[in-house]
Amino acid sequence: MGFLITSILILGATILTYLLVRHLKTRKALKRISQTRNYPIIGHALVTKPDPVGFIDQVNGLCYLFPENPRMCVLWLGPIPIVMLYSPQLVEVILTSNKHLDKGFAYKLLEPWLGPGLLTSKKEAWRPRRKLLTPTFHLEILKDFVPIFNDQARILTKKLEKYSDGEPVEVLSLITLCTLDVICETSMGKSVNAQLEEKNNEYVWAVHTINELIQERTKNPLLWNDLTYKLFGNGKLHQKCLDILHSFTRKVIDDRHRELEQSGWKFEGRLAFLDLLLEMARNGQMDRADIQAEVDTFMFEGHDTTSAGLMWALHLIGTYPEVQQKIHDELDEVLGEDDDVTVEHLPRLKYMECCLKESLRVCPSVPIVMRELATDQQLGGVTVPKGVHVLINHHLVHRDPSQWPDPERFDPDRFLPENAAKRHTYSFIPFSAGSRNCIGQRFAILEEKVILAHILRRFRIVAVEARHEVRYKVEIIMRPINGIHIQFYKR
Ligand code: HEM
Repeated sequence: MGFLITSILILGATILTYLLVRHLKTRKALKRISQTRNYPIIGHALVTKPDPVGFIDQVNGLCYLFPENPRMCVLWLGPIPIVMLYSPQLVEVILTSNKHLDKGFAYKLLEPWLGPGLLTSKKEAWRPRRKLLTPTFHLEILKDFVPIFNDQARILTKKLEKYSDGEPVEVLSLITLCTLDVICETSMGKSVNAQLEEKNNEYVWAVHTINELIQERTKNPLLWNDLTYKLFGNGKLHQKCLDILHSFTRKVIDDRHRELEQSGWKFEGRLAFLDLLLEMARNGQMDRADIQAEVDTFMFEGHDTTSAGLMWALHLIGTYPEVQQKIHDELDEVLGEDDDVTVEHLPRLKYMECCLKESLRVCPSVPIVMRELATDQQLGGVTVPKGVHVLINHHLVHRDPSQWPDPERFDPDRFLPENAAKRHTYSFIPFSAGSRNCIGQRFAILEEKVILAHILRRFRIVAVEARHEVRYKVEIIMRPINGIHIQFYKR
C-alpha cells in the first residue's frame, strides 16, 4: 500500500514538474512579445475582468497599449498563453498557412453542440469534408435562393409596418427569426415559419444562451473539464440548451429524410444542402452523426452571423442620414417599381454593398477567431512555439490605422474599387481568409443585400442609440448588451 501511494506521489510530482518546466519554457519563449504584468501559472487571472463587456474592452484595449508594429501581444488565461495578432501582415502569415488549420481549445467547447462539423473539426477530417461541401455553395446554386430571400424579407417588412410610426423597435430578435427561416428553407429544404409564429422561439433562445455560456467557460480554464463544469459551472443550463438545439435540428433532418423516402428519393427542383448530405449518407460518404454535426453547424453559422450583420448595418445606416439617402437613391434607380430584388439587380446595388462591407469592418459579426500552431512559427521576429494558440482579432485588424485612416469613421466609400485596391488584402477579413475561410460568405452577402433592400426601399430608418452608447459583448458573435433599437418611418 505504502509503495503504491509513494509511486502515485512520485508520478504526480513528475507530471507537475514536467508541466511547470514546459510552462516556464513557453513563458521564456514569449517574453519578447508585448504583454502587461502577469505571473507564472496564474497569468493575468488577477486582473482579468469577469464580465463579458469588461473582458472584451480589456482585450481590445491592449491594442492601444501596444499600438506599434508588429501589432501583437500575449494574454495569459491562467497558465495558457494566447498570442493576439492585429496587423494584416501577421494575420496573413497564419491564414495562408496550410499547417495552422486547427482551431484550438475554445472550439473544443463548441463540440458538444456542433460536433465535429466543418467549423470545429480537425484538419484531417476537415479537408475532405470541405472539398465535399464547397460545391454546394456555388454561385449558380445560391442564385436559386434569391426568391426565398425575397419571400422572407417581405414577411419581415410586413411585420415592421406595424411600427412605422417611429416607435423604437428592438431589431435583432425580428431579424433573427427572418434569417432562421431563410437558412431552414434554403439549406434544409424545410420552412419552420419562425417569423409567422409570434411566440418566443426556443431554438433562438438556446443559441443565444449557449453562446453566453461558452464565452464564460472559455475564460475559465477550471471549467473546461466536463465534470467540474457540471459540478461547479452552468452545466445544467448548458445541457438544457443542447437538448433544445439538437431536438430542433434532429426533427429537421428526420422530417426531410422521411419526405425523401416517401418520394422514393426523387429530388424535385432545387436540391437543398440537407438533401445533398442525405444523398451522401446513402452513398456511404457520411453517417448520421456527420449529418447532425453539419446541420447544427450550418443552422447556427447560417443565421446568427447574418442577423448580427444586418442589425449592425441598420444601426450604422440609421446613424448617418447622408449615407442612407444615397442607398435610397440607388434603390429607386435600380429597382424602380419592381417588387422583387432579382439576381440581375444585385450586382447593380454597388453602394449598398459598400455600406454592408463598411458595417462588417466596423462591427464584424465574428470579431475573433483562433488557431493552434501546428509547428513553431516566426511571428514579428519571435519564434512562437508549436501548440500555442493564436487569436486573430478582426475588430482590431479592421482598425489598423496604416490601412484605415480615422478608423472609427463610418465611410462606405472606403470600399469603392479605387480605394480598396490600395489596401493590404488581409486588412478586411470579416469572413476570415485562406482555405479555412467562411464557406457561406457569398450566401451571406446576397441574403443581406436582399433583406436590406426590402427594408430600405420601404422605410427611412433612424438609430435610437448613438454609436458611443452601444456596449457590446463578444461571444462567438458580437452582440449589443441592451439590443439595438431602430425607428421606422414609411417612405
Ligand atoms: C455575415 C455573415 C457571416 C460572417 C461574418 C461569417 C464569418 C465567418 C468566419 C469569420 C469564419 C471563420 C471561423 C473560424 O476560423 O473559426 C466562418 C466560418 C464558417 N462559416 Fe461563416 N460567416 C457568415 C455567414 C455564414 C453563412 C450564411 C454560413 C452558412 C450558410 C456560414 C457557414 C460557415 C461555416 C460552415 C464555417 C466553417 C468553415 C470551415 O472551417 O471550413 N457562415 N464564418
